Amino acid sequence: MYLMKDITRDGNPVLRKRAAKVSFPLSDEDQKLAKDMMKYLEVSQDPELCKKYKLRAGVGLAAPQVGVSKQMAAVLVPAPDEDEKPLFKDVIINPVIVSESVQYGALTEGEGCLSVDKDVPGYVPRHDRITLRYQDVNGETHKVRLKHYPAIVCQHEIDHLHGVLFYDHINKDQPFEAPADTVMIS
Ligand SMILES: Cc1nc(NNC(=O)[C@H](CC2CCCC2)CN(O)CO)c(F)c(N2CCN3CCOC[C@@H]3C2)n1
Ligand code: NI
Repeated sequence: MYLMKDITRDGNPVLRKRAAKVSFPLSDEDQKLAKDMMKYLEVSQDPELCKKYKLRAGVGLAAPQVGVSKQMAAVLVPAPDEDEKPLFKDVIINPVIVSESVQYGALTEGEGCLSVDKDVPGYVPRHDRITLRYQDVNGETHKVRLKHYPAIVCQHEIDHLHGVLFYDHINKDQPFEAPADTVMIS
């Protein structure tokens, strides 16, 4: 079970590397990595356990953030109504964005990152809709169309696999400026 001490922080070179492709069948180590990353998200989204283990809540976690430079990220985007199934829940391996909307989307609250301790205010313009191809822990290939919140989260995680951090996208001069007709996501 990961704790905050296990999360790599900005400045650690692992966060600025392009992560390596994962081979199948998954090694025992990679299977455990996948399980532990999803476990972190589940625990962090439980108010009691989040407090108990002093975690920062998360809806995504990428392998480089636990010091492993591999193309793997856990994503757990809950539905607005918590007793509905999550909008997206899976461990995405060797993910590729195969197509993306011209239209941008951005979280109205801006973004944060478990690996970035400081707040960096500003909009992070991403693609509002993406088609994502990835392999799951069983090696099955999935091709999913995502929009708004889950699309934003997956792009944040895939960025980590390419050594990109959210604030790289924030407009330095006008942090709260977003391209015209950007979908603002709350
Ligand atoms: C949007 C949000 N970002 C949270 N944290 N940051 C993260 O997840 C980082 C990744 C996200 C930052 C912006 C896009 C992706 C982690 N990142 O660094 C991984 O690369 C949250 F915690 C959160 N939610 C809403 C849902 N809630 C359900 C109940 O439990 C609490 C939880 C809080 N929403
Ligand atoms: Ni992050």
